[in-house]
Amino acid sequence: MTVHDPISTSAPAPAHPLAGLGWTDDRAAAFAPLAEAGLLPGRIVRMDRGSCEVLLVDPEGGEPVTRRAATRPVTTADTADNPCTGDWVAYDPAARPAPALAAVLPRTTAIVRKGAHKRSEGQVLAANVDTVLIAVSLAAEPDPGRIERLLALAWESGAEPLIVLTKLDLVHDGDFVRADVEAIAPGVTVLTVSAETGEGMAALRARATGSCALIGQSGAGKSTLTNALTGTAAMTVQQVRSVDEKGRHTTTARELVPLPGGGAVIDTPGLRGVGLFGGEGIGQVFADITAVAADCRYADCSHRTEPRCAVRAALADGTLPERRWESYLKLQRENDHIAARTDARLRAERARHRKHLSKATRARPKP
Ligand SMILES: Nc1nc2c(ncn2[C@@H]2O[C@H](COP(=O)(O)OP(=O)(O)OP(=O)(O)O)[C@@H](O)[C@H]2O)c(=O)[nH]1
Ligand SMILES: [Zn+2]
Repeated sequence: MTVHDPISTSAPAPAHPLAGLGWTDDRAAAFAPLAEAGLLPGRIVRMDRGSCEVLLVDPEGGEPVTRRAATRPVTTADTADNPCTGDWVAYDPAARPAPALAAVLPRTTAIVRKGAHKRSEGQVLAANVDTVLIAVSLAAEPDPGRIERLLALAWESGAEPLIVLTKLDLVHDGDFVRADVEAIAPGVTVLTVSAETGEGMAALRARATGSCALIGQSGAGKSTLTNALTGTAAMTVQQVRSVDEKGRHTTTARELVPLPGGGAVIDTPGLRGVGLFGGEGIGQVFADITAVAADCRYADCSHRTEPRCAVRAALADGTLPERRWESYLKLQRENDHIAARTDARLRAERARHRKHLSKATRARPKP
């Protein structure tokens, strides 16, 4: 005899196995046509050269599994558009000679820095993150300019920044440093933690929900934090390298590790120099300066010689520290430079495209 349970018919559908990783109804809707083509949704957990690892659910059901996929079919000329850790993708199990990515879903957020080798291209560090955890070691004197730069990168991504001052067990003045950092990061939560003793970790866990990416200098303690948050030894920490010079490595690829209670952490390799790519974030880091400048007499005040300039007044009476103003100008200049280069590159590309088109039109046989 079949028993019809009236409750189960009206109950919401069971959560998708990838829901904890951020698979939303919007993403499912965007994916629907791809599903019809026999492709599987998944999230990139690791990038390698020419291929990546994708976390997906087997059509047979069960727990999510990791599968390797070739990235070539979705690789583009623009590095900022290339697949990256955290991307939601369409996995083609039937691709030949090996399973491959067939599409990358539109990103909700992306941490993009200026590519290496002075190229005017962006490089994506992580995609679809909700929170950017900026790891800064308390063991060294924090560098405000570097923190402001990382904050700009984080704001620019569209995700919410959170500053994590690490290695609290090594210092006595953690609270003082936190106050100093808070002063240069208006509107941003600053936490102090020790992965070693566990101090502050509960507060971090409470804030690090959804998908988080860890960014910061090499040695800031990102991998150690990832391990502490995920309760695994997924990431190799730096110490290992001194023990075994040969094979072991610190973070080289960007890796996404699911969190036990839902959500995920993406560890990124230590950032040496962080070139900004896009300037929206700068305005958010320096919201205090933008607010002061709004009081200048002239809307287009250059803050140099104009009468009744609120910025110069704030610099004169010390409410706006000289260091912060210089830091702001420096990032602005840098952004203007990269913007100009990007524009030049886009112009060149469009010109090439036009040339190509006109050639193609000329080559077409007359009817
Ligand atoms: N005392 C103490 N040491 C820590 C803490 N967190 C990390 N460390 C140490 O700091 C060093 C660097 O840590 P990692 O986690 O490898 O740093 P990382 O930011 O991931 O470095 P990269 O992978 O090179 O970018 C290691 O020797 C860790 O053991 C902490 O909370 N307290
Ligand atoms: Zn002014």
